[in-house]
Amino acid sequence: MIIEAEDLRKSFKATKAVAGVSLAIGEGETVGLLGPNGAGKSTTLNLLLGLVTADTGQVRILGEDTRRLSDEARRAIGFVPQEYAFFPELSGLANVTYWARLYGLRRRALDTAVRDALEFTGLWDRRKDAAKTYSGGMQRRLNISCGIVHNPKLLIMDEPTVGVDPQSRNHILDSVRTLSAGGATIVYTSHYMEEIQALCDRVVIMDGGKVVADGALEKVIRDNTDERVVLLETPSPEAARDATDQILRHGLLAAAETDVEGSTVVLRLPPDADFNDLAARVLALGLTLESIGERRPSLETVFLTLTGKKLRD
Ligand SMILES: Nc1ncnc2c1ncn2[C@@H]1O[C@H](COP(=O)(O)OP(=O)(O)OP(=O)(O)O)[C@@H](O)[C@H]1O
Repeated sequence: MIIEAEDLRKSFKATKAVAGVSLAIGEGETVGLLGPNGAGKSTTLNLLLGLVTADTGQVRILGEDTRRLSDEARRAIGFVPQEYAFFPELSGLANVTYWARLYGLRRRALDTAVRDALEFTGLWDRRKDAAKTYSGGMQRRLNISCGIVHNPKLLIMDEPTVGVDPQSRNHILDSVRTLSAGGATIVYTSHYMEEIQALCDRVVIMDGGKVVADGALEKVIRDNTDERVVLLETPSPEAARDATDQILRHGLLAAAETDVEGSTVVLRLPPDADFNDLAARVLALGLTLESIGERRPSLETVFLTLTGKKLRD
């Protein structure tokens, strides 16, 4: 296991920021940590990294107690915090070099790593400019360069795409994919559900300081939503309206359970309905259909079901 956390708890005065979190993360996993504002995500990351001391509970990272990590373990961990971790007055090059030195890199290895980290985030051409002159997206990318310059085995990223332009965002997402494909273990928090869905093979949902769902993305979605939507593709909007009329007339579903989106009929199945049975009855109506299928519920629906909140308030 790369990370093993057992029953972590942390309160700030009366606020129970983290109220009993256990996590086991294996090598090469890309884990998305999701939760509404104040769910305890950042505090959990800080506890994992030993940056905040737990009231109770234990964390082992790379097999070592996170409060007493060896230099070797420290060098295998990268952290991209929510706040900027660079000096605005210094150039991108000087900032990344500073972090590379902290991680113990020297001479040729240092020069190569700094160049790689700046090229990786597309900042090499601007390396000599002060960080404060960078756009918001470039500053986020510089933060990432600082966190990955030592090629960590474990990378923890706390909302690395907050407030960036779409181009930088795509660049950041591609970087994370490349790191993941290279074998790094990644823990990634984000408010953007699509990012988690696009990047992560596992999702951990937190609410009120607790883990409310944890597992493979598909399984978490399947287990935590009873929303089931059937889509009937028809040749035209008229055909879709006609199909809906027929479904209602034969009493297969109630009006509130149907919708038309262009030439698609959207059917929301009641909890006790059987997909195959409904499909058979729809087909028996002899409608002109191009296809019939089930729409996968989104992580957004799961999140809403579990926490009663939208991710972006
Ligand atoms: N240093 C601190 N002092 C006092 N309260 C804190 C501190 N750090 C966090 N908290 C509180 O603990 C709770 C959890 O905060 P945390 O930052 O871990 O949540 P989060 O899920 O990361 O939220 P966000 O998505 O807004 O970053 C919040 O109520 C927060 O106000």
